[in-house]
Amino acid sequence: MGHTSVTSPRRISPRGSPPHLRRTPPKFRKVLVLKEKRSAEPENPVMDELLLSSKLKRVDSATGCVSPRVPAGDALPSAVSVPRPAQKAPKTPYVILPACDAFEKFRKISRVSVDIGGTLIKVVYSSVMDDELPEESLNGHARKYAYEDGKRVLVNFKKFTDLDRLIAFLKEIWTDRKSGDVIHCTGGGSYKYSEIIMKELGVRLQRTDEMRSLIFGVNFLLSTNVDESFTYHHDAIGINKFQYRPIAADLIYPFLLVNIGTGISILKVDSPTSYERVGGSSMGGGTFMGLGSLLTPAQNFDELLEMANRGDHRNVDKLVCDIYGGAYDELGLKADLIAGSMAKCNRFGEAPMKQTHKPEDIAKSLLLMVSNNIGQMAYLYGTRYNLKRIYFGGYFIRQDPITMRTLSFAINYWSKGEIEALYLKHEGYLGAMGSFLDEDGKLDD
Ligand SMILES: Nc1ncnc2c1ncn2[C@@H]1O[C@H](COP(=O)(O)OP(=O)(O)OP(=O)(O)O)[C@@H](O)[C@H]1O
Ligand SMILES: CC(C)(CO)[C@@H](O)C(=O)NCCC(=O)O
Repeated sequence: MGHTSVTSPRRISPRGSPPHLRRTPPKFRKVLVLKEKRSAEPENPVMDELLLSSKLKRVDSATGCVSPRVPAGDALPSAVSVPRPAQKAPKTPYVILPACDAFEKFRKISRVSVDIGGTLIKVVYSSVMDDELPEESLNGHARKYAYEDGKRVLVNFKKFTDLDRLIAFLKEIWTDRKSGDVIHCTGGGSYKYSEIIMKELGVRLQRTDEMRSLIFGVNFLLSTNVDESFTYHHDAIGINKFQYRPIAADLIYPFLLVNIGTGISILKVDSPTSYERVGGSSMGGGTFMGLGSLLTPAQNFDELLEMANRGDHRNVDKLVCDIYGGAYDELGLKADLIAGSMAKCNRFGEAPMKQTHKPEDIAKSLLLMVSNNIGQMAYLYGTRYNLKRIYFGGYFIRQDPITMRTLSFAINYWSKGEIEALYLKHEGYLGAMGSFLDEDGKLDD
């Protein structure tokens, strides 16, 4: 942001400053501290926390969002995110599938789906929960989730960073697999690693195209999981920052899906079966991690993200005021707008290593640079196709406040409030979820 001239934007954030310039309010710091402590855990604590949270506030909007959602005639009934796992329920995130014909088969046969991407492997698999979770805990959902025998079918979500661990995990949980069974698979690794997967697990592989998987996944989650999508409001307090945006099944389409993985895919989605990958960019999550590991001592994504949350980008970015001495009013560019990302890091003409910058400031600048760029690109594609809602998916987002704030700000700023930025609870699992559901994938054996 900062290189396109837009005069008098109508709806920016309340005080009109770019999101990265206001200091984190004290209340919010508590959340970050909580996150810092948890980031040492092996699982994905930030996402799991949200997935399992029951406290997000749901709001209705004038743009056609309803609460609770009314399912369309032929839509699958609602799945429900469970706030707190009951006894014997898994510790990892899951949703319970409604007890209906479409899912009945998963009571008897396990289904496993993997999305093997350029950085992460995401797994979605079914399991049956034996214990009696009280129906009251599924309040507000007028569906049955238990079969006559009291059992419920769960869909579980888990991510891996390496293939050997994935295979070991699948051998452990998928004990009833037989040679005729199939593993559902998507992502680049469904080609690259197909032989090793089939050999190690002794099953056939059914491949679903990556884009088709994303669309199937987002369609299923939006149309059946009432509390799937939400907006982010940085200036609100505490849990009010996150607001559910359930949407009626007949109003879901069209929308833009911006999937931020290692790289970025941008899809214009007109219906579950009519979509087009209209754009892409190599400046995505892989760029943040790659440059972050070159420029900071962070050892993994969580550390880098946590560093970014502590940093002050103004020490490394050149702002408009660094160049103009104040705002550039003629163009409506505020004094504190980033004019050049990392432009203060230039050491040409100076003694080697004279100027040093804090890694957290660099991490913050990097996160803003990548997120601002994605936000502006998303806005441009949204405008080009006249779309009013942009859903952001992919594991890069991690429901991180800086990332979501920057994306939302960019969309709101450039579209003058006309386009809405939306996030998804199962952001990183769209592809795995879609391939889990696909009955028509191509068989490899
Ligand atoms: N724990 C983590 N480890 C590694 N990367 C993470 C982690 N958490 C978030 N990320 C971010 O998620 C990105 C990967 O996202 P995702 O899993 O959606 O994409 P992918 O499927 O691996 O890539 P692609 O779709 O481009 O093939 C990483 O590049 C990184 O920015
Ligand atoms: C190559 C894929 C589709 C693999 O998931 C993804 O990383 C991506 O969309 N990269 C961006 C490629 C582009 O510039 O269009």
